[in-house]
Amino acid sequence: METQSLERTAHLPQVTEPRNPGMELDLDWVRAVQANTSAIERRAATLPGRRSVKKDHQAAWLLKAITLIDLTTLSGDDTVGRVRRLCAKAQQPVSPALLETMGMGPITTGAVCVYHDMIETAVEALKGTGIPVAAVSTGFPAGLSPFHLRVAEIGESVAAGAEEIDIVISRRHVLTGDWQALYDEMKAFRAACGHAHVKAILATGELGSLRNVARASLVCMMAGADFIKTSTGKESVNATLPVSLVMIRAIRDYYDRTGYRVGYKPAGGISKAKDALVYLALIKDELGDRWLQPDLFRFGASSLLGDIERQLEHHVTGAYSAGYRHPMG
Ligand SMILES: O=C[C@H](O)COP(=O)(O)O
Repeated sequence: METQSLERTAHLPQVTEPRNPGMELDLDWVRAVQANTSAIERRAATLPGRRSVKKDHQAAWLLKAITLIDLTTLSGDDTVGRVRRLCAKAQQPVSPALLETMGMGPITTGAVCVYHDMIETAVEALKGTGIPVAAVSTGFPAGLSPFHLRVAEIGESVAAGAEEIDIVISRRHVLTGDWQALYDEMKAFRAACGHAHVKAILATGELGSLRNVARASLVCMMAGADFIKTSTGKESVNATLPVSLVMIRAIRDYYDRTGYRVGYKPAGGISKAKDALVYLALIKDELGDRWLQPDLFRFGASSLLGDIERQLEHHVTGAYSAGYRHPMG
């Protein structure tokens, strides 16, 4: 077993990134942003075929992927019991025996992501583990409740102990090109978050075009987003590779101009280990290794961990276990 390669990817040192403070809304920059849809789609179509990590390297990348998961449950029938089980899973996402065989120490997921009502349960269950609780907010998933209530919801979630807040933007501001309104909204959400980090969910499946995705990404970063995130998981189209290329390149442009690194969170429908590997390779290619740390990259996923566990078990034992043996919550 290549312990060295496992260590290289799964135990890179934690670096503290200065928080993106945002900047004035630069409408000239926003309006200048274009997206060549056919070129982006062509490039995205080549990505799955380019994945070439095998065996020990693949196992190392899969372990890395686990550390980058916002382990999520966002269901109307969530219960205290389910959230507690999810938190236990976040602390021990892979069996210690499997990790030992691979020469690895303990790992955890990047965070646990829940609705507001479940924050206290999750905070209590994760006490002392260092795993942050992320809460979806601002009238998630549609974001159409009264503005003052959306802002107040953030404050309540931070007070309840959420260290990360996943807000949803008003899609109509993008669809009508009202960049000032989007900027003001995002800035208010960021201010309400205080010390908690804010992930801006664009709901890209509802934004109409890749150009809109690029512009909305930029405006949210200008307004101080710590992360930009594709989707709620509730739209009919969630994370895709073309959208990811556009958002990642917006992050790169923003970094080139301002020197601030903003994180990326693809979310919704990412449930297979092989898809996670494609995303990680894409980030490595387009943004570099620094973005493969939990402070700059997360998968928003409710079932990805189960498939990764199955692949790791297969890697170690040569046999696949049934999916039902890897429940999440
Ligand atoms: O942010 C996370 C998403 O809601 C999870 O979506 P998923 O259930 O399709 O993995």
